[in-house]
Amino acid sequence: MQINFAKMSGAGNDFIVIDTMQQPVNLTEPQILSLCTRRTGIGADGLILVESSETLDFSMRYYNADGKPGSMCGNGGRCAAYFAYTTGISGKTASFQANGDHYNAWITDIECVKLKMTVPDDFRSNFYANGFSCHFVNTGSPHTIIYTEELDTFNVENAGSAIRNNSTLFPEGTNVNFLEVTGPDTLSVRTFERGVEAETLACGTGAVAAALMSYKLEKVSSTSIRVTVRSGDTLHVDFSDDMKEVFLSGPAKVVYTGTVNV
Ligand SMILES: N[C@@H](CCC[C@H](N)C(=O)O)C(=O)O
Repeated sequence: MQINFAKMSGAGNDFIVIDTMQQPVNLTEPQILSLCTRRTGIGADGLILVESSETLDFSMRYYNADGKPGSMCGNGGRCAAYFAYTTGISGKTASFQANGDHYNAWITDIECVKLKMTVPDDFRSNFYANGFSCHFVNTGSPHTIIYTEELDTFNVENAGSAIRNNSTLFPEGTNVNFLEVTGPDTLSVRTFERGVEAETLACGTGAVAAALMSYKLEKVSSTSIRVTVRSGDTLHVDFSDDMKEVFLSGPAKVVYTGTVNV
């Protein structure tokens, strides 16, 4: 089977995006894993199917790099909206469905997308996991938060993998974010992603979790936070004081388009 795809990057979180409205696609878990594997496949943190929707512009189905269905991907949602805009599926404003939720996105500039997130839930603060003081929030995906003062040299792979696989505390697993507070409205974040099982260069729902938790814990004092991610890009998280309105903005681009044999 030949599949047309776009390789996209959302602040360094990279995705294979496939329009299933143009071509019928039925990929198995091993096929998605193989496509997402670096060096031997296209290589990506996840794969996104842009599917038809009866009521909205499109529906987004997200798979992690391990080939398994993922929870909400903030950068993936921003990339899907930019893909839909560049292919004419939607205009500068897009509405789509993902994981049973309704999302709105706006193309705010060339290769810049703002996404309205769902209302966060399941806030948990101050518990210990694998020797680390942790916090947790679900922003569409489950996120553990750990503060450090030495983010650049921190061993994200070791600590991230241990906490991600702590099945006593996280039966469904968790993404793990390591944060350094760099100012009253700025954070630096590195994320170990569930389903990639490695550090990625950015995580959208992770950046949102980092900003909201840091505001709740009074580690930042603004409701407009700039989050520097591992790629060096900046994600913006803006939210209302009650956290019922939450927006994630940042870069999203098509790196190349191609055809792959599966
Ligand atoms: N990179 C994503 C999060 C993707 C989902 C996640 N890995 C999971 O299923 O836990 C983002 O930008 O939010």
